[in-house]
Amino acid sequence: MTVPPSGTLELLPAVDVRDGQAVRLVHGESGSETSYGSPLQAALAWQRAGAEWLHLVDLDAAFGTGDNRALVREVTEAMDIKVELSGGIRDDATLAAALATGCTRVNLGTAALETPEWVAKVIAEHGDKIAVGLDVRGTTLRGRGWTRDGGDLYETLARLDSEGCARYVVTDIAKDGTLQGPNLELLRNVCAATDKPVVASGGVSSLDDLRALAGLVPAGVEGAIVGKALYAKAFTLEEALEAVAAV
Ligand SMILES: O=C(O)c1ccccc1N[C@@H]1O[C@H](COP(=O)(O)O)[C@@H](O)[C@H]1O
Repeated sequence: MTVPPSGTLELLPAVDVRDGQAVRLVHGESGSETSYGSPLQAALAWQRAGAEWLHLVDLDAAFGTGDNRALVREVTEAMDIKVELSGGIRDDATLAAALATGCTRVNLGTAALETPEWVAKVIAEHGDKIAVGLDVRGTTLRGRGWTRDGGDLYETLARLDSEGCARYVVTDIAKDGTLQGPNLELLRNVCAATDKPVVASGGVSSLDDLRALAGLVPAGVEGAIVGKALYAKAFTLEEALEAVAAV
């Protein structure tokens, strides 16, 4: 049974790892990286600032340009907080390695588009340790580092719902890394199409954006991933946590 949405919007500061560095991309495009140094130091800084979650992405694994598995494991093991791990988790071996880090849950992207039978199987096996990332341009899903179309958002959502998927991480690629504000309409539409919790990703630029997302908690938005705005120091994580607690 789905728990009714209530309470405070969860904030998930993001650490995306490319070639051993914490980076932010624009629209998820390879080559658009701005580097922010050590992923471990970034993660520890968000933890010290009061984060309850870390959203940790192995971008090389997502793009198919290698992986940062040892580093991602080191970061996850160093955290006392919950970790949502994603990037390149596409088969039994990569899922087992991800879960063995002790992360709280994993986020599957490409696999949900390309190997739906496997995803249905692991949802059945692992329940709410599995979330699915719905990374969209318009209403078209994108996989393989957001370079390939992967079907219709709402058809895929209906299929995953019928298979018991516990949670969705919804990213508007057009907004990601742009500091242009989240796509609230997309989030409202996804929440209307599923009774499962939704984690919003992409575009957060200000405390007002976070307050707007907190206003969608009754609709089903459970959390928000915050990346560029924190690294660009648009606000601090402490300010963000305070802002959403007050809504
Ligand atoms: O987070 C990003 O900026 C990003 C950019 C380009 C591709 C993927 C990105 N992130 C996350 O990676 C996983 C998907 O990985 P996979 O398809 O399962 O290998 C998903 O969480 C994306 O949101």
